[in-house]
Amino acid sequence: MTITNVAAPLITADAASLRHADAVIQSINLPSQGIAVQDPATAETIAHIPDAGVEAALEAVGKADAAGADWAKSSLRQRADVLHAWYDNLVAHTEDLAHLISREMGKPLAEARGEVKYGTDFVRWYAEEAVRPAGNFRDTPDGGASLLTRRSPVGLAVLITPWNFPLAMATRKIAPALAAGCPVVIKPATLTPLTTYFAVQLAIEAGVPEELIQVITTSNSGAFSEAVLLDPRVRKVSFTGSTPVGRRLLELASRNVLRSSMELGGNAPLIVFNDADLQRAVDGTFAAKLRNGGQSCIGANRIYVQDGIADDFTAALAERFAQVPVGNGLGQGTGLGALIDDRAVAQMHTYTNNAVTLGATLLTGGHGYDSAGNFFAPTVLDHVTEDSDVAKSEIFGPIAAIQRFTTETEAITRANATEFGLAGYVFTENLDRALNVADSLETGIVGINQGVPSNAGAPFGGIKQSGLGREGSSEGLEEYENIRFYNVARRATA
Ligand SMILES: NC(=O)C1=CN([C@@H]2O[C@H](COP(=O)(O)OP(=O)(O)OC[C@H]3O[C@@H](n4cnc5c(N)ncnc54)[C@H](OP(=O)(O)O)[C@@H]3O)[C@@H](O)[C@H]2O)C=CC1
Ligand SMILES: O=C(O)CCCC(=O)O
Repeated sequence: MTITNVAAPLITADAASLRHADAVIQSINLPSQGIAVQDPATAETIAHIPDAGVEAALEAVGKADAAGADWAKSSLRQRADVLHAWYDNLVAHTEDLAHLISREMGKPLAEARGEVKYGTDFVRWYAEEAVRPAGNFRDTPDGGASLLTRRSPVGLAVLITPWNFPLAMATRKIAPALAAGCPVVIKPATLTPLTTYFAVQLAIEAGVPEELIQVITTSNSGAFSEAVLLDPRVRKVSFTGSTPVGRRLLELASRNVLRSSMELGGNAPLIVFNDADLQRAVDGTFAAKLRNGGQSCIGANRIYVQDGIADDFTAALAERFAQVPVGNGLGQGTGLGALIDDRAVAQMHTYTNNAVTLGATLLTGGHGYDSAGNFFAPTVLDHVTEDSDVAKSEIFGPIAAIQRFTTETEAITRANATEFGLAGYVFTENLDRALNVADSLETGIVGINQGVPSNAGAPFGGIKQSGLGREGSSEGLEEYENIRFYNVARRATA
């Protein structure tokens, strides 16, 4: 099979939506020169952002550190009130945020609205959680003393976020950091920095102390992390992105013994059993694969389908994929937007060619488009072989790679044959099977009969080489807290 592009029409951007997105960009305080930010659907430069050197990054650390002293002493109610005000301001700007996300990242407007809902939920969750600090009071087992455990802010947090969920990845880190009493330096991905700038602008408008959240963008991320993570004022690093970069950041963090949270790569198995509800399985797989154009670390990567349901399932999934309208995220009715860059499109071609060469059947898609933007068709491959690259690598794009299996034990063994352990999915109407398989999957997250398990109230995170720590829920707050105890000597007074 050779690399092909087709001349099929793509949905174009709606003019009013484009104007809306560009008006939001105009409202952000940005320089006229610096790193160019491109719209992945058109390759057009839509803004410039500062290219901060090491000196500017360390200056930002200094400013956040100074602002953090008062913030650490603020009452829990003050923090909660400020976070509630930020939440309200974000919600009031839902349409602005959604248009901006779609313009800089490529996802369809409807999905961008979903991200705004998801991303703002983290701010609301931590506004509510801020006033309920964990801690307890108990006696030592041998008597004679009492133990009082308390939480304190871990200190200045460096947050490094990816391009795939420009709002949600930022709020999932900033909100718990602020709730715990920590100042923040955030470095968004150079590919999608505008949403972070805008969301932080909305935070300041809502009353977050001006210097508490510092945004740094740079063309030299390596120099940034080498300088900032070794600075003694920094006490925490939280990263979402690729496993190789995560490993590098952990090396740097070890020198300063930083508290570290890492949300890294995935290779999610999705298992459909013969006793699954076919429609539920197709809907769930469609969502687990095509959410965010497949550009998610919890995206279904290896789809295992039991022999008895496989033909019906693959036919129904291929039909759904073939109907997805492709085009500009700001277009009317777009179901799949542009991928993040041209490297991602080239990678989808390579994966498809490799899988077909090794024996897979292409059921739909498998091609790009004659376009300046980064488009690749929704693709379904059946009978994928274990030695194919799509079975071994994180696809991060709109290719559903289906393999078949016969027994439950075989499915579990194959699902766990990876160094990654972020998410897994199981589709069956048998409750015992669902729970037994979920227990056997070596992942931090399991979707049971559903394809999008993420929620602000859930402790998102992986095991094995998918990362360390959790984001969301009360566990996500603990990532920004020190646990301390006081041992109080007791003696009888009567
Ligand atoms: N777990 C997840 O959610 C994600 C996983 N990925 C996986 O990673 C692959 C590559 O995507 P990519 O965007 O390159 O992911 P990266 O891991 O390279 O980038 C993620 C973030 O880390 C920053 N970064 C990169 N290198 C360093 C460094 N040495 N020090 C500090 N920060 C750094 C990036 O900044 P900048 O881009 O400005 O250099 C970005 O902000 C994807 O195809 C996918 O497989 C990607 C994104 C998210
Ligand atoms: O790591 C990612 O790909 C982003 C998180 C996805 C999610 O929160 O559902």
